[in-house]
Amino acid sequence: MFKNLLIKHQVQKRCFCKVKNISKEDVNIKPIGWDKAKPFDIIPGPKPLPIVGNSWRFLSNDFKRNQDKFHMELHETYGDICNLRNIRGSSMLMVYSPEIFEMMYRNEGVWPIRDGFASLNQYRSVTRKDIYNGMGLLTMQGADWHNLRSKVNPIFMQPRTVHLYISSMNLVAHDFIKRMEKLMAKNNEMPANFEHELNKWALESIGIITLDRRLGCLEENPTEEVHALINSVVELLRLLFLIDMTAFGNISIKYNLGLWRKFVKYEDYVTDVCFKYINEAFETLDHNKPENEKSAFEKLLKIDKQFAMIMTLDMISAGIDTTGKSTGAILYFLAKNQNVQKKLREELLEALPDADTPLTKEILNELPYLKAVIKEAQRLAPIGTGNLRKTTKNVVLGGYQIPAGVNVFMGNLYLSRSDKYFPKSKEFIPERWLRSTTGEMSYKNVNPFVSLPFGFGARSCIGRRLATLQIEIVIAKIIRNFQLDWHQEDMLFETELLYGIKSPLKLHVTRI
Ligand code: HEM
Repeated sequence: MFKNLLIKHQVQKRCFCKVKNISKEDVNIKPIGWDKAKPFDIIPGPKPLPIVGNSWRFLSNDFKRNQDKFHMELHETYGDICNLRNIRGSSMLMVYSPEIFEMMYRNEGVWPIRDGFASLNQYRSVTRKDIYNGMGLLTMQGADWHNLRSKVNPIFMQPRTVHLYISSMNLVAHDFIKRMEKLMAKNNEMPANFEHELNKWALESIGIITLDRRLGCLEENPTEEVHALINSVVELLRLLFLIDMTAFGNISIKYNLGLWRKFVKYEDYVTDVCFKYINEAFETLDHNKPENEKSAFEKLLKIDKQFAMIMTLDMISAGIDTTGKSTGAILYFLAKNQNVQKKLREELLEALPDADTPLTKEILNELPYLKAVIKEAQRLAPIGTGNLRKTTKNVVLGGYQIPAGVNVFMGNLYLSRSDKYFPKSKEFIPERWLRSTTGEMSYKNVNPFVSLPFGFGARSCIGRRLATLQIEIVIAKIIRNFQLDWHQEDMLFETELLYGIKSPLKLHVTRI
């Protein structure tokens, strides 16, 4: 049925797609305060180097390994708004104030633009146009994006529909506990590639949600395909960052150089494997299944077949390293902070007297500390170091005139690790998210625009509810079943598009 979608595109046209959803009227409107604001051109910022501009900064060691230093230097030198001129030919504003973040979001309009992903855009709109026709929530903009997003929201953003997947998530989390038991058999220590194991759990989980299919990732010997799919997704994120953030990225696409060819090779692999899984799911569809047992793919089919395939593929690829990395960071913080782990286990022992009890919506509602632990870990180690938006109209930010069409990076992680917004900000203190906490640490003092691990507003993460539920279930099961300890040096964190744990996650694990 869908085989025609899989025909490979022969010719690579070499051009860039421009986003065309900023209206001329919006460009001409002057918002309140515009005339009194300072002109865009005088926003301070470091001088760009010839050719590479300021792009090199995103490849620097500080950006990769020391986010606090990278942003602190820009913030302290240039203030709450800094203009990084010439990032692939355009300005990118780096913003360090929650009041400005809020202003930015309040002015993003009904079709917010999150620019970037030029490589993915090129791949979907040009290289493999015959398959994708530019489609996908990550790359689409304007009315086309809005049209699809509003059809998909009821499936993924409503708690009622997301809760339907709880029993599948329990099944996979249960298998992950068995997998950990096997892994700990030798010396009670998780292997150096435990992050890959977490990615396998994430893929198995998203596989059952999207396709109602077990992919066998947690079996003793999963197929080579599963490993290769995970590795391709991880590698693609790294390449996407390199291509999208550097001047070399443009050249690489234009002249079909090694970097771009590698990107296309991995994208092709992910497309082939995911579409194979999706085609198999399509061929074995049970049309008599009740609505509440249908996979995400079956629900998406009602919208449009091609979109159902592409959205399912996006969910599979977006649901691996994101959820895996986040979960890895939470486990590390719990192993490092024994008092927190103990308190969480007490909550879990009460809610789950039997270790094998499946988590239900009702039980999860009784686990406020679990939720606080996850929020706290995502404050300190969100997978995105900040959120990106493009101004869709003229707006005044921080006293400056910002015209429509400017990229704005909001530095959430840097602010989340500042004592100005979170007392004892470098410490792992889940209590700050509990409604019962009073005084300095009360959640009432938290500025809601500082820590935004899933973004904000109409364009926020579509997988937020699914990912949160998956993480809650697996963390509850792990901590209910195992004592975690950390006998290694402190974890290193790194940014390669996604931010997250870098050192091997060699957790010391003991069965309870
Ligand atoms: C812990 C796991 C995850 C985190 C922390 C996360 C975080 C994010 C963030 C920060 C954004 C950008 C939001 C914005 O611009 O305001 C985003 C977008 C997105 N995420 Fe996630 N994500 C996670 C898991 C997932 C999963 C499991 C899926 C798929 C099921 C997914 C699919 C997407 C998609 C499709 C978008 C683009 C939405 C749009 O532009 O309309 N994410 N995610």
